[in-house]
Amino acid sequence: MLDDAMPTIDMPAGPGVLAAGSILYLDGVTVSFDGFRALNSLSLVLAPGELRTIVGPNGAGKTTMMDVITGKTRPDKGDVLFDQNIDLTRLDESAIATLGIGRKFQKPTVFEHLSVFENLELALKTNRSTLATLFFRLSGQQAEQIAATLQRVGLADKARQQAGSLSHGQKQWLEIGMLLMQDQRLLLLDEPVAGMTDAETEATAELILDLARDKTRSLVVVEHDMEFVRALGAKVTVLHEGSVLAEGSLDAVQANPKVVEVYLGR
Ligand SMILES: Nc1ncnc2c1ncn2[C@@H]1O[C@H](COP(=O)(O)OP(=O)(O)OP(=O)(O)O)[C@@H](O)[C@H]1O
Repeated sequence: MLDDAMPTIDMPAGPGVLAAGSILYLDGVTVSFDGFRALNSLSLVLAPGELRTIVGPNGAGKTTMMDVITGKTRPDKGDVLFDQNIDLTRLDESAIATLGIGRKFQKPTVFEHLSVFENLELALKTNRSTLATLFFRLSGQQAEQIAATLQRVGLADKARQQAGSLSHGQKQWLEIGMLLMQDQRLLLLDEPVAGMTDAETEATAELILDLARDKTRSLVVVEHDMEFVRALGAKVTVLHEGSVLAEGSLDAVQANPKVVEVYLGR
């Protein structure tokens, strides 16, 4: 019973309240394929500037979650909000990309016949309208941005090299560089170190940590490689059967009996 003398506060209702201060807010997100729930009331909140790793066994729903965020898949139910109040479920893939959400798929998709520099130049252009692209001239500032990005992703000495001749790891870095050219506010990286050598994996962890230090963008990294997840040292979200099973430091989730059962019980 409420005490009559106690002052009451009118709380505004709706997802906007809980999403306050977040860059990405998923709540109760469900996706079904022919009755099978790939996502089952999934909830996840990401703070601006946060680096988050997502792990989970095959089929846990990691890719489907990325598909929902980027507008490739529409959820049956649930809230998907960007920057507190932009409803991503109402936008198509290109509108979502324009908002500043970039995705890197597991397989590198660079333009193999173009040079490393030209790939980054193209990434700048695709940020613009078609008309502006036709008359595109690289300004001094943009050339500097490309140079800084080349440096950052460790490809400064490969600027004139054909992208097709790069190693697998270097192609992945180039693609991350292409996302950086577009000033994305949220980067989704799907298994960035799959197929990399140990040295490339270490360099990628350093690159991601360097990007996270800016605090100007948030990063979501989906990864199976636990050593790499440990190197990132970020909060870990464990997905299982389309929902969050556990969340916390890597040590905490690895010690969680539910997580142990899901990973070892297979
Ligand atoms: N288009 C689709 N049609 C039917 N089922 C699908 C479709 N996409 C995904 N699924 C199913 O949904 C479940 C979740 O798949 P998802 O690819 O999101 O998992 P994942 O965690 O990314 O797995 P992995 O680590 O193997 O990439 C799987 O059982 C998958 O078979």
